[in-house]
Amino acid sequence: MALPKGKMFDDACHLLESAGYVFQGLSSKSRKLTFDSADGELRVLMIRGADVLTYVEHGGADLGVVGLDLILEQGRHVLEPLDLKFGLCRLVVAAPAGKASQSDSRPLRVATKYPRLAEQFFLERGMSVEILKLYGSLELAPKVGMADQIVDLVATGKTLRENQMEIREEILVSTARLVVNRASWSLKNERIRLFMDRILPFLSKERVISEG
Ligand SMILES: Nc1ncnc2c1ncn2[C@@H]1O[C@H](COP(=O)(O)OP(=O)(O)OP(=O)(O)O)[C@@H](O)[C@H]1O
Ligand SMILES: O=P(O)(O)OC[C@H]1O[C@H](OP(=O)(O)OP(=O)(O)O)[C@H](O)[C@@H]1O
Repeated sequence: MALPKGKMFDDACHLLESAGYVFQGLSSKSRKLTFDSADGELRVLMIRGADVLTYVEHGGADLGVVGLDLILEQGRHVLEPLDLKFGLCRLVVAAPAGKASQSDSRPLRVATKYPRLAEQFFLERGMSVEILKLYGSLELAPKVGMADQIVDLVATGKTLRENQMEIREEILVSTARLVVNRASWSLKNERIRLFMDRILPFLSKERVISEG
């Protein structure tokens, strides 16, 4: 199973441990990249969030944990049988607080980690935009005049508030999903179903923000 090292790591580990999988030394800080459960049923691979779908699509991992935001952005051929409920966040359009939309006719400049979803969102509204792909600290882009708006993830809203920005539109709501390699689903169906049966009772009833 490919596990993302970032914000959802602690919740994913907690779920596996609740379901009875025991891993010695499993931590996001570890430099070791594979961990086997004591019962020999599950091997965890520590992966950067953006790479999880590549591992699962290409069979490097049978299973993975990844946000719906990345599944939709990357458009990979994987199965997505379970909403894991943690990792709740929203992909939104945000702009400097109180700033009126620009009135000149040049295209809106939008900074984002999600170029496909952003472009699709504005295209559906018939708006022509110039997308600037960044890898982080998106809230800086409007401050330094590189962009008019951003398309970014919001969970608590703290980052937007602390950078004097406000939400203008919501594009999607995301939570962590269990993703499965298509061939593994057929070849290891019974084991994957057993795994899902083991974690199902421990999924939160409500969608929750991951604090990691
Ligand atoms: N507050 C949040 N901000 C960003 N992503 C969040 C948040 N809460 C949950 N998520 C989920 O976590 C995923 C990002 O996790 P991660 O921390 O691994 O990303 P990252 O900071 O972009 O990672 P990396 O260091 O690999 O670039 C998102 O795809 C989303 O589904
Ligand atoms: O609403 P909040 O709870 O404040 O969370 C949202 C922030 O978290 C993410 O950034 P991340 O921590 O991944 O850092 P980054 O800017 O390097 O992408 C996201 O891109 C927002 O900036």
